[in-house]
Amino acid sequence: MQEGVEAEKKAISLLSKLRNELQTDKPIVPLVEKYVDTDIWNQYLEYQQSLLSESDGKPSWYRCPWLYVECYMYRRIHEAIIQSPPINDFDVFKESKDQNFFESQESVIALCTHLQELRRTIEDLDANQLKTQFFQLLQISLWGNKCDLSLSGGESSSQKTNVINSLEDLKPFILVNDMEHLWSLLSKCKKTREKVPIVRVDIVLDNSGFELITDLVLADFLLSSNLATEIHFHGKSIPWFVSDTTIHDFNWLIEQVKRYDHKWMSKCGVDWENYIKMGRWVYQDHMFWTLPHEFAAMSQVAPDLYAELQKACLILFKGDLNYRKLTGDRKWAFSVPFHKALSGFHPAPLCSLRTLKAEIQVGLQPGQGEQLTASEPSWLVTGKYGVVQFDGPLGPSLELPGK
Ligand SMILES: O=P(O)(O)OC[C@@]1(O)O[C@H](CO)[C@@H](O)[C@@H]1O
Ligand SMILES: [Mn+2]
Repeated sequence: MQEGVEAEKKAISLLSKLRNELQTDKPIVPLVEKYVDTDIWNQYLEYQQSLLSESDGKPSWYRCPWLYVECYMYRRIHEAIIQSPPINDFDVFKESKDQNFFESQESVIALCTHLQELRRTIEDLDANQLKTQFFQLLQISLWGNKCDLSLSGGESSSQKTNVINSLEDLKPFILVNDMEHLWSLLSKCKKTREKVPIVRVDIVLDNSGFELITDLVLADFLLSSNLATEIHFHGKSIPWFVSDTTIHDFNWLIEQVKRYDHKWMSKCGVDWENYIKMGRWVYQDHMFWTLPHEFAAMSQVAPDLYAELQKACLILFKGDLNYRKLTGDRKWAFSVPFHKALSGFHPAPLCSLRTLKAEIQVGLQPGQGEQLTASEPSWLVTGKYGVVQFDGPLGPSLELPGK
């Protein structure tokens, strides 16, 4: 007991030191606690230093790129916790993540019921009907990304209405809509199943709670419709950007769904657990996802992860932070092609499902971004708009890469 109180005090004092460093623009300091990624973080700091000229002094909170310092802040929060045993396993964001799930209960029930009804008739659907259902679940997963907790400063950001009924109204807010490409790609993979029996879709997860439910529903549909045979989920290995999914969140959520006193919801939970047992759903984590590097650096920094992603037929990247890392968080012109902004990151055909919460967007029509800025200055950061943005070859009979 006493030991716990001391640990708490220590963590709190380390966290207030961190807050003070941030508020007063102190130099970024190396991580001290030995951990799997400590050396890589410290090398990255040296790299940031090398970008500055002699007269610039040391990299500090306000002078370093936002993507770097924001990631560094979450890594330092983690450092404060691992330096404070016995609470070194504590997830400071767990409570708010769980609350997000409980507050979204109604929508979760609606989604699980929708999925189970769909599954009952799925065999009888023709290709067009299947496509319509696929598009619906993609959009649900896209708008599920509105529910992150870092944007709301940890305040409640749950889903309270039945999102299925809102899809048509939300359509005008999808600025880039490449759903047809995803359908073409997966249909093509399905046709070549005799030669390549495994069709793997990887989902690079973002937030736990309601968003994760929308991702699992989509993943279930991909298996049930035979559009994929295997789904690999990629989560975070440490608490990250408040609401991001860790293995504990993933398992906890499936357990909650399974135990819930609702026929269709618990059926989902049971099915999902079985997918995991059968190896049709695989959860993976890798420290790269909680490093500050943009994804263009993945093949150098984490070649094993890059090789893993290359096994996918399609990779779905959920959320805003993943988009920032896909595009290097640079100030690209709005009309720069997505392919170009990826700066050589092409492990497999990929698609970003992201609501806009940071000042970056590429692949728009000429003038589209400027028009939005004129009519709605905050369009980039409120989460009101979204993209389903694809990059990758579609095969000889379809389109060429370069989108
Ligand atoms: O990746 P998510 O969950 O969609 O959004 C996270 C995020 O919007 O929160 C931060 C704002 O506090 C941004 O830096 C970051 O991109
Ligand atoms: Mn997030």
